[in-house]
Amino acid sequence: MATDSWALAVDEQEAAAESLSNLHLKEEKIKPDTNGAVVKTNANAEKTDEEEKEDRAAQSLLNKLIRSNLVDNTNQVEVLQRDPNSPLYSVKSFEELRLKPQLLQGVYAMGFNRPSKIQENALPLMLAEPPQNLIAQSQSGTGKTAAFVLAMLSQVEPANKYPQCLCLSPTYELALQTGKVIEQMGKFYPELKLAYAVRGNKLERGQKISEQIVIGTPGTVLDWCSKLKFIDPKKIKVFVLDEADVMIATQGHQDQSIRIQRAFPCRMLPRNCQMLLFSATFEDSVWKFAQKVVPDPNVIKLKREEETLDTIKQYYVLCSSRDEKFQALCNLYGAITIAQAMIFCHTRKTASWLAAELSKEGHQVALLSGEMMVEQRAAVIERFREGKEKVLVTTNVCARGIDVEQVSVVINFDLPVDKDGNPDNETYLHRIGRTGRFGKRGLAVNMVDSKHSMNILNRIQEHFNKKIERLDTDDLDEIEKIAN
Ligand SMILES: Nc1ncnc2c1ncn2[C@@H]1O[C@H](COP(=O)(O)OP(=O)(O)OP(=O)(O)O)[C@@H](O)[C@H]1O
Repeated sequence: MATDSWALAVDEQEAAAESLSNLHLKEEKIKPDTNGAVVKTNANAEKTDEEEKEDRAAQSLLNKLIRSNLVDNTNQVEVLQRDPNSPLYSVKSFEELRLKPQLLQGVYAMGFNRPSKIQENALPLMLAEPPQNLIAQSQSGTGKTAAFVLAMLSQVEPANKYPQCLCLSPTYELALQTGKVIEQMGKFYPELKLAYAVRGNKLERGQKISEQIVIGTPGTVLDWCSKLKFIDPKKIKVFVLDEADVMIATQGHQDQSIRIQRAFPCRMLPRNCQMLLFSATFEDSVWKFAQKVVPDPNVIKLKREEETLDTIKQYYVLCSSRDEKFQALCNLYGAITIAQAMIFCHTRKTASWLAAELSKEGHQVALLSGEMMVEQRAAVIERFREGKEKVLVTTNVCARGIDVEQVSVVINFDLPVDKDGNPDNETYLHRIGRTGRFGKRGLAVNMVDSKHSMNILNRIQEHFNKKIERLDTDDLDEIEKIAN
């Protein structure tokens, strides 16, 4: 694959920088000190995790930056074929797909030996003749990007110098990540080029582009297809809408994506253009959107492995103030740092305070919170994964999707509550589900500092119907017991 088209124009880089700084959220960035501990806070630290939860594009980018291999899963797959009589089957090897030799070479060069679960089921459908439309849902890190990139590269004809595949991404940075996968997988196609339809990438009006694959954000893609006419939609063979859940959480993109798809029905997009939509989650809004965008779809859903509390021993510690909680944590510290621990706080402010206090006590801790730049967060997670810090203080930003296998202790410095102050059972499960994975034993300690939080704890206990035992952190024998 030619590399010149990958170089970004200067104004495009500026747009990226601008866009990135939006992702970074705050003007004042916090920096880990040499120990990875972070001590600085800013006015925005008051904000709760609600905002962090909403920042799905940042979370998705973070997942991509920290994930170097496939998420291991033994999940159930549900495949709904448009035509149940068609002989579409699942494959166990890439050879069975009869890929073009350069593409198979590309797949192996990436180190892929066999298809992932979603790829096993989606690839035969996507590579069928005639091309099939597909809506696919599978958790982050299960190989969706690689799957649709393979589908685009199978259909593209590099000798034809015009756009044939169009891929929509929610943000510039996510488009860039997908671009990297296309670059790697397509590296044995010397003629293949990729164009980024992103804000700031200005072309001459009326110019037609020669790159065979266009990847971009909805607004710019829409302009390139309709107003500016850089792309001739009649020639598009594959249309991919990636990260549909992030797309619709990002204001405006839902409409634009539908408009792009609807712009084609002015019969600009050929009837046989293959439509592919991918999402990590499938709440109602995503499903409705998917059905609007993809006509006559085949549907593949991969159910996430249920997290259970069966292998996790749960305790609570009774305190009367935040300082007492801190003292209790210090008493426990030796016991919890036998392995690795994650400590969850409700706000960024508390997380920063706690990390600073623990550092003052001489403990080496890392802090991860939503106000850090995505790249900084990825670096902190990487260090923690490598065991450079044994304790990670965080907010809900880290509660989902991040697998740190060696974590065996989770401390809820603050119990998880929703915006109305009610117990957030789902977050509790996600937080303490970080430990006790793959049948290993885990330990969760909940800090209670008021009648209200005791009430929350009782409701969580009732919800999961699992006993949470009291732990006296002044009693050394008890601490020794849990450590063992
Ligand atoms: N068949 C495979 N064998 C080995 N590794 C794979 C395979 N398919 C994908 N991977 C790797 O697994 C990681 C996750 O894959 P990918 O990015 O395609 O997942 P995803 O489902 O698109 O994730 P997200 O929802 O975050 O976009 C990547 O590092 C990718 O290179």
